[in-house]
Formats: sequence, C-alpha cells, structure tokens
Amino acid sequence: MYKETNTRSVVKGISWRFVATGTTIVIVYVFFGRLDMAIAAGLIETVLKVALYWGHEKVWQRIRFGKKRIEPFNLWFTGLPLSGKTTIADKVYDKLQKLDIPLERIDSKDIRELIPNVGYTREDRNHHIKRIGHLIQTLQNNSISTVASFVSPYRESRKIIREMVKNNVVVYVKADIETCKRRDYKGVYEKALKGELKNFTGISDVYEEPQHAEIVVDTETTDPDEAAERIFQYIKRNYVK
Ligand SMILES: Nc1ncnc2c1ncn2[C@@H]1O[C@H](COP(=O)(O)OS(=O)(=O)O)[C@@H](OP(=O)(O)O)[C@H]1O
Ligand SMILES: Nc1ncnc2c1ncn2[C@@H]1O[C@H](COP(=O)(O)OP(=O)(O)O)[C@@H](O)[C@H]1O
Repeated sequence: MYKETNTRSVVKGISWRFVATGTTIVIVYVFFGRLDMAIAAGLIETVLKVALYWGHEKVWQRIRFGKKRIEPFNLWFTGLPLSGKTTIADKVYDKLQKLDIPLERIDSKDIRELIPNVGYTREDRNHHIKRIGHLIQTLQNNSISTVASFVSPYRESRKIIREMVKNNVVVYVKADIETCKRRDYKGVYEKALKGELKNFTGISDVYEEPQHAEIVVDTETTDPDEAAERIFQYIKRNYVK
C-alpha cells in the first residue's frame, strides 16, 4: 500500500497547472488571435483556480455522499487434508485481487512455518485457530479482507472464528477420505497410515463436518475453476457491491 506524500501532491498540482493553463492560453489565442490576452487569461485562471480548487476540495471532504465504506470479509476454507482448500482458495484470491480491495491470503502452511511448535492435539489446534482469529481481527480493523485455509476440523474452533471476525463466510471443501488419499502429493496420508503422524484428521482424529457453511464445494463433481468462480460471485454479490 502506498501513501501519497505532500511532495508528490505539490508536484502533481504544478504539472496539472501547466496542462490546464497551457490549454486556456491556446484556446484564447485560437479564438481571439491575441497572445497578450491569452497569457493574461492564463495567469488570472492560475491564481483563481488554485484558490477555488482548494475550497472545492475542502467542501467535498465534509460531504459523505457517494463514499463507500469497505466492509471486510473473511473467507474461511475448511476440509480434510488434501481436499483442495489451498488450490481453490488460491484461485479465489487471484480473482478477488482484480477487484482492487485490500486483501490478505492466510494458509496453514505459512502460519505453521511461522509458529513451528504448534501440534495437532485438540487443545493445540483450538489455540492455533484462536491465534488466526486474532490475526484476522487485526487485519479487519484495517479494512483488510482475508482468504484463509485451515483444516479446522472441530466445530468449536470454527465457532471461535465466527464469533471473533466480521462477515465470516465458511467454505466447506468436501472430498471423501479415499479421494484425499489419492490426491496425497504431500505424502501425509501415507505417513499417517504408518502411524508416523499422530492425531491425523480423517485417519486417527475426527473431522466434524460443518453444518452451517455458507458454501459447500463438492470437489468430486466441481473442478477448481468452477468452484473458485462460484465463491468469487458469492463475495461480489454480498460484500463488494
Ligand atoms: N495430525 C495432523 N492432522 C492434520 N493435518 C496434519 C497433521 N499433521 C500434519 N498435517 C498437515 O498440516 C496441515 C494442517 O494444518 P492446519 O493448520 O490447517 O490444521 S488445523 O486447522 O490446526 O487443524 C495439513 O495440510 P493441508 O493438506 O494443507 O490441509 C496436513 O498436511
Ligand atoms: N475438484 C478439485 N478441487 C480442488 N483440488 C482438486 C480437485 N481435483 C483434484 N484436485 C487436486 O487435489 C490436490 C489438493 O491439494 P491442496 O489444494 O493442497 O489441498 P489442501 O489445501 O486441502 O490440503 C491438488 O493437487 C489439486 O490439484
């Protein structure tokens, strides 16, 4: 994000005066054929319009008409490991970026790299999700919307998110366990089945299906592009009018 500095505003103002005054001088000269009149009109216009523009801006700053407040939302992708959360969330994020709204992408892999000592017990996961909730809250306080993807297998942790953040949109990325195993490019199911990963969601720990998800994507019948477009349209319809 960039902030317009005073120097930039002044330089922009001066460059615009050259364009505007130059135009006035040319117009007066073309119509009346008198260079002295043209230059006089240009000079008078410069002084008058600088003052008028300043006043005009001041008045408009007080008028709220036509100003749109950006309401941040949180897209929360949940589902079994390898169900397709990251694939779809990344696509939605790319689409949303084109709307030119303040936006952040939060994925479990980035957060768990940042805080490496968080485990997968129920207590650890709930604590982890609560931390993410705080992060989203902070971003929302600055009008930043979020696209977050976490297994978040327990109802209670998804409830924590719903209570903590504004405009929470849960996307349940649905795939059965056999499909997820087939998609296992990370090799995590293999490790879980060998017992090398404990409390593994879908194998040795539960995934409590969301009952009130705003959007359900059945990845057995919907491809990632189709899913992303549906989610994108939902956000456009409800939050970016
Ligand atoms: N025990 C266990 N259970 C579930 N997942 C495990 C586990 N151990 C490692 N992994 C890998 O870590 C990813 C899940 O991390 P999350 O932060 O999304 O999990 S949670 O929301 O705290 O439940 C998840 O990645 P995704 O495939 O992106 O979902 C797994 O590949
Ligand atoms: N319909 C689908 N939706 C999403 N992902 C799919 C789909 N069909 C196949 N896949 C593949 O499944 C894998 C899902 O991996 P990923 O997006 O990392 O899942 P997660 O983030 O849930 O662990 C990817 O390789 C993706 O290309």
